[in-house]
Amino acid sequence: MNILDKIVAHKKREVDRDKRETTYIELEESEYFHRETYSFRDFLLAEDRTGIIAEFKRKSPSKGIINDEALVKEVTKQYADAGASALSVLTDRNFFGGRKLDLKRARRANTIPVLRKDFMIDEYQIVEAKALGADIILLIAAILTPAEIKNLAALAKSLELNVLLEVHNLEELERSIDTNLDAIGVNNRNLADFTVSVQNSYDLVEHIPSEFLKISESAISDTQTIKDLKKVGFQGFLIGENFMKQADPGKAMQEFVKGL
Ligand SMILES: O=P(O)(O)OC[C@@H](O)[C@@H](O)c1c[nH]c2ccccc12
Repeated sequence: MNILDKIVAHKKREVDRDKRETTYIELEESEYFHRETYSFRDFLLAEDRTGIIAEFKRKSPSKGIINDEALVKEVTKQYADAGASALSVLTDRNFFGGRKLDLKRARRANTIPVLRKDFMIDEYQIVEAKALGADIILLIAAILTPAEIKNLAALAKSLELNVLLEVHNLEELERSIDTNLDAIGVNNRNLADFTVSVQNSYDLVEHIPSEFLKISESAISDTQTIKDLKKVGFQGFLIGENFMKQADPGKAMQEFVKGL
């Protein structure tokens, strides 16, 4: 079993437990369930924003502990002030040290789109994402069939959530394209073996149909990379570790964007 298989196996058990603890009706009664979501597109393309989707990530299977002191409210507010187009908040606890409460806290403190970063395998998690205050959900092609992507994306759209599809190679991209997707993210990290290469974004960009927003994800650590990725058509840049590994991630982003 590779790490992705392990995460998915664990996630299935977690979702089964969550379904018993909190019913769909209770989720729909949440304070955020009926809120109007922000448009991912509007914020990504806004002239006064950077295109950066800034991530709050305490640890990861590939890096171990990245930052276990940073506070989600403070950091996400600083990210937003520094010009983030959206926030990405890990809600997976076991492998990434995230909490569902982190997402709620980020939502409460900010007025830009928030991505629920998790391994979505079940409709329940989509409804839960809306209840927690998310604007965007992530669907990872490597762990979903085309039929599952279609179904989860349609549900997300019906809840007015924006949908980001993550792919790692051309085969995943071609089999997963769906009209309910808003954005395609090319992950520069292979989640099965953790190898990273920004070249992956350059290789896949021309294959992304023009109606979708184009995002480059992971292993971005300098502003020149963003400038180069913009030239070939990328509009969004998902950055986690480069900020989170600093004692003050918000400050780190503030310094970083000076180079853009
Ligand atoms: O920390 P990085 O290398 O800047 O990467 C951020 C983000 O792309 C990465 O955390 C990520 C991309 N896809 C995921 C899927 C699940 C969990 C995490 C991820």
